[in-house]
Amino acid sequence: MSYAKEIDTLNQHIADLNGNINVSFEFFPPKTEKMEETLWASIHRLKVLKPKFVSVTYGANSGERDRTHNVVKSIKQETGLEAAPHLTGIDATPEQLRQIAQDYWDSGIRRIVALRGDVPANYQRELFYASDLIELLRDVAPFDISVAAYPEIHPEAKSAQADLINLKRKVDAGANHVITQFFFDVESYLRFRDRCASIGIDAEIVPGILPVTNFKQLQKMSAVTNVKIPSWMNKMYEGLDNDPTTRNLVAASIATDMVRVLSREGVNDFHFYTLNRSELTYTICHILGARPA
Ligand SMILES: NC(=O)C1=CN([C@@H]2O[C@H](COP(=O)(O)OP(=O)(O)OC[C@H]3O[C@@H](n4cnc5c(N)ncnc54)[C@H](O)[C@@H]3O)[C@@H](O)[C@H]2O)C=CC1
Ligand SMILES: Nc1nc(=O)c2c([nH]1)NC[C@@H]1CN(c3ccc(C(=O)N[C@@H](CCC(=O)O)C(=O)O)cc3)CN21
Repeated sequence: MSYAKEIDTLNQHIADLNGNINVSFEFFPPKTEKMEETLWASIHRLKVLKPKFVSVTYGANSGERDRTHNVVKSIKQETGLEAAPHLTGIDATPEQLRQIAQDYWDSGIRRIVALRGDVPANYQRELFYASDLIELLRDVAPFDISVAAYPEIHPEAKSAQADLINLKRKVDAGANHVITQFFFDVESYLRFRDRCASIGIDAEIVPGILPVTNFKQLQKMSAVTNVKIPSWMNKMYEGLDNDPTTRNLVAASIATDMVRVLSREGVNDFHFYTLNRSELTYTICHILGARPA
């Protein structure tokens, strides 16, 4: 097929889907008043796209956990959207985690993104893995549980196979929704999805899409997360360090190409790492056919 014909086919495929996709959006608790405004403007802008749920991240300390809870509560109250807190096994005892989970359940929260969490430097405690957390949550209440997966392998995993088995363990422990680490090499996602299917992971492997507006920060992130930045991407962001407008348009272009191909490969669910902004995510969802209800 010619490239021109391929592009036409990709776009027609999306048109034929008629907006029949599921999206979810990830936010983080704001640290300043200005960031708080940005967050809420984004939530209100994106809510009309009827996400299946939104999630709110959390860092490894109890102050942050309260912030996560407050944002989740406010989103539920102000928008009626399902809001899922991230919960990690870092810096809390199993007893504390049980209490937190019970409090979440009692306040009407039905979905949790269960993670081990990033391990802080000089962390002394024994690690409480995501699979341990899932077992604990299952014991508290019948939550819907989302977990993380790594198409390009988690940096601390002993091997690709060990990492895959860990994901299987998480699903077997009761996770029913899988979100991937962000990636830019679509082939690596597709291979990973095949490998998940081949070991009997039957949950949807939802791609995590990161529209890259801050390329410098991404370079740092990708070094610690083991995510490959294709060399063409370095070229794309060349000369844009002081040009946020063009960076935004480039970010939309890259992410749009990705979701077009993913859609053609049968992906109907997309999770967006919004970084509390709405513009890019809204545009990409629009191109995927999502429309205000
Ligand atoms: N916000 C999000 O959706 C995402 C967050 N992350 C972050 O990545 C970090 C890792 O969290 P998870 O993926 O939930 O961790 P996890 O517990 O599933 O795995 C963490 C690492 O430990 C290994 N591992 C798991 N169980 C083990 C065991 N029993 N013995 C030895 N090794 C074991 C895994 O292969 C992996 O390398 C978290 O900080 C999370 O916040 C990563 C991707 C997406
Ligand atoms: N290991 C790991 N830890 C995480 O917390 C994490 C993941 N992976 N993967 C999935 C999401 C993606 N996360 C991200 C991704 C990018 C930025 C980032 O570029 N932050 C910029 C701000 C950019 C902006 O505001 O536009 C920064 O300067 O921190 C932050 C968190 C958080 N999540």
